[in-house]
Amino acid sequence: MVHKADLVIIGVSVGLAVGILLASLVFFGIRWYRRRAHLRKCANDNSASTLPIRRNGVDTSNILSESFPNSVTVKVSTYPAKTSPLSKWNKNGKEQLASASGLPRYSYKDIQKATKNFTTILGQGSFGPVYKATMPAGEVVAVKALASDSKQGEKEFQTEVSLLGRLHHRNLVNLVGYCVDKGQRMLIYEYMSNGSLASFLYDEEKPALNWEERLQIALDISHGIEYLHDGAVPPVIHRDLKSANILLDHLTRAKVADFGLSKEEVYDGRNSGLKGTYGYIDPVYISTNKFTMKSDIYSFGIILFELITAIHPQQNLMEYVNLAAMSSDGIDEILDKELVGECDPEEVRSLARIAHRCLHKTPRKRPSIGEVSQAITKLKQRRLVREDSTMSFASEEFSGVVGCIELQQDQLKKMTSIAES
Ligand SMILES: Nc1ncnc2c1ncn2[C@@H]1O[C@H](COP(=O)(O)OP(=O)(O)OP(=O)(O)O)[C@@H](O)[C@H]1O
Repeated sequence: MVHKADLVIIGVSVGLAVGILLASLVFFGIRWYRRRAHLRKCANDNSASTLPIRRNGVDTSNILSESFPNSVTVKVSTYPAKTSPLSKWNKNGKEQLASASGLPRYSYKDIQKATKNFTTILGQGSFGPVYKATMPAGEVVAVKALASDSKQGEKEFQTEVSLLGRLHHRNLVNLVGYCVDKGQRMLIYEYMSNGSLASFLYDEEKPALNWEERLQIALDISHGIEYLHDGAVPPVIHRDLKSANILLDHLTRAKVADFGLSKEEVYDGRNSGLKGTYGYIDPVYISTNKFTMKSDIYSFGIILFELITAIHPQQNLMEYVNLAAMSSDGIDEILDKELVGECDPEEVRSLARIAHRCLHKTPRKRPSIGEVSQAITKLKQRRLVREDSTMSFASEEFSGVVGCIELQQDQLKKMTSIAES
């Protein structure tokens, strides 16, 4: 005979279980819904591919037609031409310096103040030191002070600034101002609070990037390069793509830095006279001295392998990659240890296949950056679809369990009423 008290306890427990299950169902339902929304957004991203609308005509708001007749016609879709927040500074009383590029030009004194007399150093590159600067309106920027022994004259510098000032994309570290004053030349960029991709991959004190973040970073970089190669008119070849030139914002979204800068002489570690960085340089460029878009694709392939393995190209990355290529699952052996067991090996192999194509020894057999972007997007979408179906399966299972519990509750109610009568 079932006691009334026991029935109450059973009823309460079952009620609690149902409550927990319903809460879980709501939680998973929300996650599932968000995934679907994200998937849809991804598909839209892909179709837009963040490429700007190309215009062959002259955008009068943006183009310096006297100095560059028919030359630069970069049009922006994701970064519509708008007043730079920095230009407010100029308007608000500071000396308004005429700028041929349309970018705000600052005096040496302005920058000196914003960098606390050049004490806020972020790092040192081959061009010179980079400082963090806080502008009066509160905007934080990065100031790249170009070495003063550069052979580049002021006019050439202005030309470079004019060209760079027209390249705007959400996956490029955009130029927001400059300074030519007192023999100094400085470029002012948007500030990237998470520093370089290289620091995330190689500095012990930085947290490891997970697989999802790495895939997103690969896609962001490809979109940045796609803008330079296919969106900018005339196209821009980066010439120095490397993980140190990929900067991450506060959400670890990636932007390509240092594009369009004419480096006068770069010491690449072994081949002086070549432009670029040892480990990332296309071997075909070394033998022919001809730098093409496909040389950028080669460097991008190296970055993809850095994302997979966290092995630096100057630490024999390619030797490991070539060894791994000898077996179909060889890449698993050189996967970054932070990712082992944390990602789908099939996805890693797919990304490695894309990277291998970028490194093809015949440049014309390497994919275009558009093809690379598409391949990475597909890889990301397949992953979302898989997760999506796992979620649907989980929610179906939950519905089944809830159904069973409801049935049991009904039976319990019946038993209780029998016991009471
Ligand atoms: N916009 C920025 N926001 C934040 N940090 C930056 C920015 N630009 C550069 N840095 C940091 O400043 C340092 C030097 O950068 P820079 O681009 O001058 O050199 P590099 O890319 O490391 O080397 P190289 O000049 O040889 O290509 C790097 O540590 C980089 O992370």
